[in-house]
Amino acid sequence: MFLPSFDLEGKTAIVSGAGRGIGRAIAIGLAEAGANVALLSRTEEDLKETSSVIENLGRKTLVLPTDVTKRDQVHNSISAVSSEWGKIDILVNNAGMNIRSKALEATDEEWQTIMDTNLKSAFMMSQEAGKIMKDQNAGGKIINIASVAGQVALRTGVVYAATKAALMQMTKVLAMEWGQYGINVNSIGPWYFKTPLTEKLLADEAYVQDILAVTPLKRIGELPELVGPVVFLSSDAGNYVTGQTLFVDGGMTIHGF
Ligand SMILES: NC(=O)C1=CN([C@@H]2O[C@H](COP(=O)(O)OP(=O)(O)OC[C@H]3O[C@@H](n4cnc5c(N)ncnc54)[C@H](OP(=O)(O)O)[C@@H]3O)[C@@H](O)[C@H]2O)C=CC1
Ligand SMILES: C[C@H](O)[C@@H]1OC(=O)[C@H](O)[C@@H]1O
Repeated sequence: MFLPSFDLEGKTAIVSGAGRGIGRAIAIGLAEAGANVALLSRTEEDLKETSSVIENLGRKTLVLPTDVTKRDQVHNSISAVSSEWGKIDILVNNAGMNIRSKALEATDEEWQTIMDTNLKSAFMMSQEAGKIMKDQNAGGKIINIASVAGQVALRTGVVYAATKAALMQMTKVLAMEWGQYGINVNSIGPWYFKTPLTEKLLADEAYVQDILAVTPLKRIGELPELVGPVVFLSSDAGNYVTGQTLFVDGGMTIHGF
């Protein structure tokens, strides 16, 4: 037999930023593939909406309102998942934000907020979940949601870009250190997808034309097209992939001239 399993039946997953956008799509997609999913973000109402969709699929959820920039909240939420479900198989570090200031206008507060939300949170979540994956269930899968902005220069903010580049490098080092524990660490690098974070930008037709001009597939991605690669990296089918960033970008990062 040469086709490994993409099935996540019996797996437990944690998704940060699961209240809306890409995180909600990933959480639902992991549940559709069979996983039970713990949902983290700051807005409980959003998490409850995601939870009701997943529970209608017959999967379990844990609604865990959490500010992932705070170590104590990260520790408590990840401990709650381990206590309730006995293991953590999959962690998706998705929570993120952007303030699209030009470099000369970016403030120290903007730097700190973007760095804490996009990068520090992923490191803390990975530490807390990684300990459990190492000690309690002999391995796991960590998927960081980076961005093409960490690979090529975009007009969407230098601080954000720095966090995403750092996230991809953190992916490599954690993959090297934790491979011996059976923990795979990978990143996904999306180009634009329509979410609350980008809806204003994507409502501007001229901006969309600029996007399509550098996108070989000549269209904005659909969220299921981002969820598929996450399920692949979360499943046995991805068992020999680690330290990689998989760009889900319509070809944008290879667009030359
Ligand atoms: N949309 C796109 O085109 C692209 C997005 N990305 C990345 O994908 C990820 C998701 O983006 P997207 O879905 O568009 O963004 P959204 O703004 O739509 O959703 C972000 C999610 O993260 C949560 N979040 C934000 N800050 C925190 C925090 N401090 N603690 C816990 N949760 C938090 C939000 O919930 P709450 O505010 O309630 O806490 C929300 O659920 C981000 O990392 C982004 O950088 C990468 C490339 C392209
Ligand atoms: C592709 C980027 O990640 C995208 O650009 C933006 O302006 C948003 O912040 C998204 O993250």
